[in-house]
Amino acid sequence: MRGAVCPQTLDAAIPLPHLLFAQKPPTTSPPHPDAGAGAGDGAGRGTGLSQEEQKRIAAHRAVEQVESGMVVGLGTGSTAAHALDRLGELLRRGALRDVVGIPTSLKTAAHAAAVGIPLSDLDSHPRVDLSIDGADEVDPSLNLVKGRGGSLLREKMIEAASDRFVVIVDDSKLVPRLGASALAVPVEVVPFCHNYTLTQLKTLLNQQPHFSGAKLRTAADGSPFLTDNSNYIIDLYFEDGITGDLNAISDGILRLTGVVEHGMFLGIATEVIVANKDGSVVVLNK
Ligand SMILES: O=C[C@H](O)[C@H](O)[C@H](O)COP(=O)(O)O
Repeated sequence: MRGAVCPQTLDAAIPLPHLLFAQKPPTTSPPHPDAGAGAGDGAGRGTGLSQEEQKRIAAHRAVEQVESGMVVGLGTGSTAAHALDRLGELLRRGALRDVVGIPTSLKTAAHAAAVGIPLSDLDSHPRVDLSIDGADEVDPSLNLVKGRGGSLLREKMIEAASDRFVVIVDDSKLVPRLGASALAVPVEVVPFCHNYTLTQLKTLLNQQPHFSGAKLRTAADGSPFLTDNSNYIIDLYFEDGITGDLNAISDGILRLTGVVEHGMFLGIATEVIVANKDGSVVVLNK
């Protein structure tokens, strides 16, 4: 379907181009009562909700899909944190029982334990019923960029092992192409000779028309940022997003020996829950 239209033309004309490409029709829910009546944009939509509130709304909607007895992949980041809080609350109230969480980071494991979610791992639970996680970018085909928090490897392992992967985002995460936010597309690399790997990545991606650079991620003190797996992150940047065959680009990156994994999640998400500023929710299905 995508080949028949010019995405750039559509982007200019349609505020949510994602609605054109999702394989099933999106479902929508009405604006949230707290969204601020009267603060609308002229199209009947309020503008009163903070981004944090949007994240909470998307997260709570996703947690509605959790059933007692499920094995649930627990995402990482500020949006997923709302899902952890909600899941913990439902377990404490007895509304859900016998849920096992598979955390995608050490931080998520600590948070989940603090709110009372029993934890396990993929070794003990290799099949996950449902994962819930945020994303940094979502493209019209429900491909994602993840890992700006550094958790991409464990996230991808767990989310790819899930029967369903529900992504929760506020509408600022929607992009016409991966990389189009001009923010980082992360790649996890082994520390050994990471400058060599960085050069290899640059050489590979110089073929990309919009590639604008690659940089080792650093912590606040200037030392290399360390993932939960004691690896480094190299952040890739694109001025206007990644063009061409994403799977071929993914394969090219993964063929570089020092690369462990990258933050493009291609074809893994089964559903994306988008919370808008007016509190309405759009559900995009694969
Ligand atoms: O490594 C971080 C994860 O991929 C997050 O899911 C992603 O960065 C989105 O995080 P947030 O919900 O805080 O925007």
